[in-house]
Amino acid sequence: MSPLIQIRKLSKNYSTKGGDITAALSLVDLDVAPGEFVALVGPSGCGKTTLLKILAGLVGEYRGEVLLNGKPVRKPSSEVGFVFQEPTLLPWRTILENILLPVELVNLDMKVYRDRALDLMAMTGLAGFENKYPKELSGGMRQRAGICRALVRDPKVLLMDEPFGSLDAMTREFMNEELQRIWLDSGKTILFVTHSIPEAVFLADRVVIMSPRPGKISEIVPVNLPRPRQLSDMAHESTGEIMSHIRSHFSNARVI
Ligand SMILES: Nc1ncnc2c1ncn2[C@@H]1O[C@H](COP(=O)(O)OP(=O)(O)OP(=O)(O)O)[C@@H](O)[C@H]1O
Repeated sequence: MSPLIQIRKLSKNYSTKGGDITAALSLVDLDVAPGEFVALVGPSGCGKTTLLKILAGLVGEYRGEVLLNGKPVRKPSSEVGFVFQEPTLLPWRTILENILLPVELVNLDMKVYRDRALDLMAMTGLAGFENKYPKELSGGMRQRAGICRALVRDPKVLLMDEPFGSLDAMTREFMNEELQRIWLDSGKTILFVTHSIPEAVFLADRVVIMSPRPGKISEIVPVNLPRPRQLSDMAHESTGEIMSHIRSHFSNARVI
């Protein structure tokens, strides 16, 4: 199967106000297959967010090649949905109205997308909360609403930048199971940034390990564990070996 995402020799420099140059990404090569779940891990500043922003078309200026379905990515498109660390829901809009925001902004047929939004809410366990406001939901539910909003225009690719970083440990584990289920049900291609090695190993088909200054890929580790995975699988010896191998890349870094 040909890759959905092809990244070739991708480099991105930022220049600071003082005139310094930061090499956020240097010569990154990565192919992602349709329907694959890829996790990106690495210490702060290794370019994970920059890579997602380029794929989302939010950073148009870079060197190298970034192709989605064979076409260069230079600006945002409906093929890509983005889930941020905080769900950034508008407090004065109901959950359903928040999920429909990307549809409203480009004047698509509300009737069609309203049904789709309701299906997504059912899939993510939010049925019955359509007319609630963000403050009436738990953190995990708000994050699920953020996922629905990212999926409402039916993108092929879902980019997730530390989406569960602000949740408590138990809710986070629950959301990992939920996301696996949503991914298995929806068949989306997911790129998922995390600082948690267990989270990366639980979710991903492959874990991309990145290192900073300049930001590059140090290793890509396949996770050949059967699906659907259970949290109890994390205690298996084979899972522990994969996590130890990934952890051996980091010393004194903010990766847990
Ligand atoms: N808009 C910008 N202007 C200047 N420098 C930037 C900009 N965005 C990112 N950088 C720099 O580029 C490098 C990579 O940043 P990026 O946010 O992609 O890393 P990251 O791996 O996602 O970090 P974190 O894990 O802390 O979120 C860092 O050194 C950062 O300071």
